[in-house]
Amino acid sequence: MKSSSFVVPDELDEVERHPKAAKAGEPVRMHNPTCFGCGPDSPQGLHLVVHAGEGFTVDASMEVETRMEGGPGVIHGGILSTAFDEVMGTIPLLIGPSGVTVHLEVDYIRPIPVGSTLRFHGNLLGRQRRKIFTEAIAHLGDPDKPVASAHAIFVTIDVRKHFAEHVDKSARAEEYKRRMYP
Ligand SMILES: CCCCC/C=C\C/C=C\C/C=C\C/C=C\CCCC(=O)SCCNC(=O)CCNC(=O)[C@H](O)C(C)(C)COP(=O)(O)OP(=O)(O)OC[C@H]1O[C@@H](n2cnc3c(N)ncnc32)[C@H](O)[C@@H]1OP(=O)(O)O
Repeated sequence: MKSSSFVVPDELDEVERHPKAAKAGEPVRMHNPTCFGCGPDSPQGLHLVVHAGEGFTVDASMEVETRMEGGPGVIHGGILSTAFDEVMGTIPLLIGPSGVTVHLEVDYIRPIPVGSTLRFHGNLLGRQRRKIFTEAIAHLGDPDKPVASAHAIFVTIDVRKHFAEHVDKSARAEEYKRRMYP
């Protein structure tokens, strides 16, 4: 079994912003309307909207709702890691094809209260072949006082091949089969 701790390699490839990537201030294109992280049609999802920033950065915010509670009055750690996954998962789209998460780690710094607005800022650390290294912080208004931080590695995929085996279990199976495997 593969396992990894997060280390950005010294030898990195050059990266350029993809010509079709969202411009600074624009939302990064949604990848699947029923995605738990960002899909507007996911009934219980987080409905995150991630905006591209300057350079290779992204930003998002999330209202910490009562349904997200873990410990009394504070956010569940797994919900926070899901949000980080989604936010950092849009970074590969700034430079090229989609990537899937192969490694995600979260540092929980302060309890995050229900009722707060959590702001995320993500940043590309580098790409090496198919691996894309990212980081992000979450804060409650002051980016210099993060309440959590995260690091993740995404690996670029051939979307058609990667999802072929399981696409028929999607909530939008018929649509995806038509669009992806005509
Ligand atoms: C037209 C309609 C389109 C619809 C599109 C829909 C979706 C689009 C997809 C992406 C979404 C876009 C935005 C995302 C937004 C939110 C993010 C949520 C993302 C997720 O929530 S996604 C779910 C969880 N995710 C998985 O379900 C992945 C399971 N996994 C695998 O499916 C395989 O693992 C795979 C295919 C990734 C690789 O497999 P493979 O056989 O192709 O390649 P291989 O194993 O050689 O790895 C290649 C290089 O990655 C290195 N590597 C691998 N694993 C590593 C690890 N753990 N740590 C460090 N390095 C690692 C190797 O060391 C090698 O590195 P090197 O190049 O240096 O040799």
